[in-house]
Amino acid sequence: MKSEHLLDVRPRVDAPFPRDEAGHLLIGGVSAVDLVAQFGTPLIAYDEGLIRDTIRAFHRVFQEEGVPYQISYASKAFCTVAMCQLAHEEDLGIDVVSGGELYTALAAGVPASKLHMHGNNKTPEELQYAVASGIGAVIVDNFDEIDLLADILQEAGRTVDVLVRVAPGVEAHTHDYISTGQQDSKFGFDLASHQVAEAFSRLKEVERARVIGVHAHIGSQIFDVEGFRLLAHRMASVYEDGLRRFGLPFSVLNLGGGFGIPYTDEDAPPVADLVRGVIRAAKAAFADRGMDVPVLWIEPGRSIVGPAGVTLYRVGSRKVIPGVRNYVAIDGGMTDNPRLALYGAKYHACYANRAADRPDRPWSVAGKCCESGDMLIWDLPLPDPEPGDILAVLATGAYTYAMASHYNRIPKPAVVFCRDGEARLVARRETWADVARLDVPLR
Ligand SMILES: Cc1ncc(COP(=O)(O)O)c(C=O)c1O
Ligand SMILES: N[C@@H](CCCC[NH3+])C(=O)O
Repeated sequence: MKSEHLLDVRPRVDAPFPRDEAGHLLIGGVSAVDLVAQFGTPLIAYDEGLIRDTIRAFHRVFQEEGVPYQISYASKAFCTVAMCQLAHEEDLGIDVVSGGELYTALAAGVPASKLHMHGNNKTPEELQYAVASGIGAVIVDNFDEIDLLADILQEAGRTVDVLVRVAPGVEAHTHDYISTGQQDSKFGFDLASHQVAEAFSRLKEVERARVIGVHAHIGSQIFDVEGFRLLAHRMASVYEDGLRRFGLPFSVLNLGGGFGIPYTDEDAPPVADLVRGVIRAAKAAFADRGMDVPVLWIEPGRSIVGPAGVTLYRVGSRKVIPGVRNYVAIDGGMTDNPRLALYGAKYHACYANRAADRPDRPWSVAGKCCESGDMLIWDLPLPDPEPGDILAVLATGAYTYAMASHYNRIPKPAVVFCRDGEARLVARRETWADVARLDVPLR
């Protein structure tokens, strides 16, 4: 069966969902009802073809724009061995921010040289692990890290490529918690107070650190190219300073990730257009200085996996409060998707076992945790539910499984990749025993 991408229908709440003759939602050409019969609920199902197509579109844009580049997948968005393998197969580097993400990418067989590591408080163990594995680059975030890295490199007798993370003072129009480029941020060297220049001069003294360039990331879920334009101009100036005034062996400018995706009815440009806008902004910023654009790195996460993921839940109970609200409860919630609780995120949904049905009235989708804030959706027009219906929450591929918790000792869902009518399990469902496996009994 040919797969029809969910991306094309999601932004329009009234658009038809891809479905088979029985009216069952299709994900990568696989019936969601069959998926649930085989793998249970909750289940995160990815349209693998859509992930690959998105990555290929990004490569195409860079090639069309004719700039040297590297795209890395920000694995924080969804980090499993299979996803790292897919990213590697599609010629992406991988951005990791912890020992656990580094371990996963290496376990996936991705060469360490294709990885780079972020983090505002990398532990000595994480930095040692990164250096010992031969990581492609460390993005140095603060002065304490410079000292720590210098010691670790000395002790290991190794050399590493380094990018300097800059806090550029660029405000992104997004939720406060996912905005990172503003001056008042825990990430990076503050540009306004000359910390970046100080970092350049200190790093120059670290013999085993080869400072190949600079990095900045203004935030996540951004639609507007304007912030990137300002960023590109600031960073071109920082780059020129490092190269010319400090004589650092620069060749890389990393402008981060953050490209926004539609969750419901946002007016989102196609993400490849946003990437093109960023590339053009970088070209213009360097042209203004009479310089060629360096090797341009980006590190998107959400835009690669977000639209391709669908979470399938089983409806259990309902509560109708006359004149107040209608609740439908599913067998997951904030433990597999904390994004409404954290950021007020909005989602679109349908019943996968009857994807053609028209909405009857607004329903609010509640999780099963012992917490009133455990909600996935408020007041979405949906068909009246029945226990046993399969609720499909769309665009849940990024920062869901990755942020899942064991609150109320709820196990994490299983994950499947679906492509051309075939489904592959890529993460097993946790069991109750898995959840208790690290406990040490008193006797
Ligand atoms: C440094 C850095 N790079 C890349 C990303 C990926 O962002 P996104 O998933 O929005 O593309 C993030 C997350 O915001 C980040 O903090
Ligand atoms: N976790 C956030 C994105 C954080 C991006 C990482 N810097 C979200 O779900 O939107």
